[in-house]
Amino acid sequence: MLSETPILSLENLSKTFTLRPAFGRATQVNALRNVSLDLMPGRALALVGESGSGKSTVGRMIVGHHTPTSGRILFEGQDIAELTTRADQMRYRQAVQMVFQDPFSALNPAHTIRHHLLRALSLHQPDADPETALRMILEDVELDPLSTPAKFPHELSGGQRQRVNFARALAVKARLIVADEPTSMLDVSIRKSILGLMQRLKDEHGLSLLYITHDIATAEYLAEDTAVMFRGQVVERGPTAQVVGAPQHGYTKLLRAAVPDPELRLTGSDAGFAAEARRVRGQSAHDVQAFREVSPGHVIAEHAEVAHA
Ligand SMILES: Nc1ncnc2c1ncn2[C@@H]1O[C@H](COP(=O)(O)OP(=O)(O)OP(=O)(O)O)[C@@H](O)[C@H]1O
Repeated sequence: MLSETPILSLENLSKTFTLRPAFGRATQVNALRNVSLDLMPGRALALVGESGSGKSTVGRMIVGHHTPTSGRILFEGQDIAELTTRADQMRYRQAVQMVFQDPFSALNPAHTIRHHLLRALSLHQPDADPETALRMILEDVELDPLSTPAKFPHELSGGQRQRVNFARALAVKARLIVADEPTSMLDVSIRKSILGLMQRLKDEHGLSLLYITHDIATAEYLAEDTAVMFRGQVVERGPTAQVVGAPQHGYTKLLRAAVPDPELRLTGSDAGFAAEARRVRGQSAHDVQAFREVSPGHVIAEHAEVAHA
């Protein structure tokens, strides 16, 4: 098992954005700093962090929306920057699908669900009987196969739309789904059912999942492994039971206490704790110099003394 090739490896991935305001000087944002992660086939990796930590930049780079400033992305051991033929690039784009926070964003409001899914099926499963495949896929994502196909995206609830997005990933026979905050725009009452759906897709279809979230508690529902990011760096990673259940890095402990930002949440008698939270955040922003293994497969970052964010 341990010798298995990861379906996805990120190797020292960095991304610097240059912001060029209409007036004034260009500034640079180090959105990612030397991020290295492995995702094993058929497993889920939760990528957790507060807003601005760089999670979405990781997801968008994997699906090719951004190119790395440095570092490599390997899919089944192959550097995706070296996929030069159009056929190889198409295969990668089909195998790796992204599900976004806004379930509307990837659906065309002018087309029915049947249109969306049949189009994906005809391109990627040309030998399948389209009506049978459509029905099976809708059942797989727990949507009514009789009433759903004729509907337009606006006639579905947010949760149902998100299910259509997962159905589309199944239709193109995706092997890895990058789900970027897939439940955060949905009603609290249905968030758990979408996590349950992802769990089933992983277990029954052998899909691999990169689950991007700001909510560390939800990692436990779904992900065997968890990586915590802060200011563009991974600060802790390992089995979810350890990272979430017994965090060892100061920043992960803050996240577990649901107080990643002391400025926003702590006042009055909590002021002592707020000061400690500020200290941990300041220290955690420094460059990661090394990772220390605290239990098998569970590592935490050791930071430089001087900030260089
Ligand atoms: N296209 C871009 N141009 C310039 N800066 C960007 C761009 N995309 C992201 N950034 C910056 O990179 C940093 C990381 O952003 P990113 O969206 O990856 O974080 P995040 O953890 O996903 O946060 P959120 O949950 O708010 O999306 C932020 O400082 C952000 O402002």
